[in-house]
Amino acid sequence: MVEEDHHHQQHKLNGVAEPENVTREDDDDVAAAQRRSMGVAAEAVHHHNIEPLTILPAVLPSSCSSSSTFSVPQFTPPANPALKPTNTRSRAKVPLENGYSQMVWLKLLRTEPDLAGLKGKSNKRLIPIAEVKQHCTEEDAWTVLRGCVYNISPYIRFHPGGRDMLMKGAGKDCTSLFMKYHAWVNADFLLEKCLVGVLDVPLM
Ligand code: HEM
Repeated sequence: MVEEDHHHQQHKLNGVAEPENVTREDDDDVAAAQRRSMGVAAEAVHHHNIEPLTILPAVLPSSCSSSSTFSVPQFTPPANPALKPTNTRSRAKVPLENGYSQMVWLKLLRTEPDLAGLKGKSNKRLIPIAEVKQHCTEEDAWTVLRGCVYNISPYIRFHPGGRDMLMKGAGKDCTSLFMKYHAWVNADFLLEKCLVGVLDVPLM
């Protein structure tokens, strides 16, 4: 009987109308579990002085039952094949050699003091594109990305798109290629320690 009162109290707290004439016998499993959880909740309110509102979200309203249906909006693919989404990954990533994972690269960023090969020079130096062009071999590869000049040689074996792809940007400005393949990649962070300078753009 006391338990019944607790149920009643809890229903009131939830703002849910108490179901009439419900007996334990004709309850289905969900309703029974619900009643048990409400009993626990109501007990907690009474015996442990718990704020009723803190437990309300965990209690199902009595209108919930196993037969409740939720309508999930269905995605209808575009009928016109020319309108196919273009952001699906069509190229497989190139397998990297052992020991050249992104994790290892992240560790190198923290531990290698001179990935850029600056040998004490400033990385704020203005660098003309003519100088960038001279650095186009795997052992000595520079690229320009959004106005920053990076030494990408140390990153070549770590590049998930493979060395050949990265080398397409060597000795030149790779911004448009970079944006074409993966505009979302955070190169500022990944190549932070490879910065050799800033592209000198002559004023017209
Ligand atoms: C210059 C600095 C670059 C950095 C820091 C860089 C970094 C990355 C990273 C982190 C990924 C993995 C992307 C992912 O998992 O979603 C990737 C993949 C790839 N990159 Fe680069 N990348 C650079 C330049 C380039 C260039 C110049 C090209 C093309 C000429 C290129 C072509 C690709 C391709 C084809 C993939 C694999 C496929 C894909 O993820 O869509 N990347 N690159």
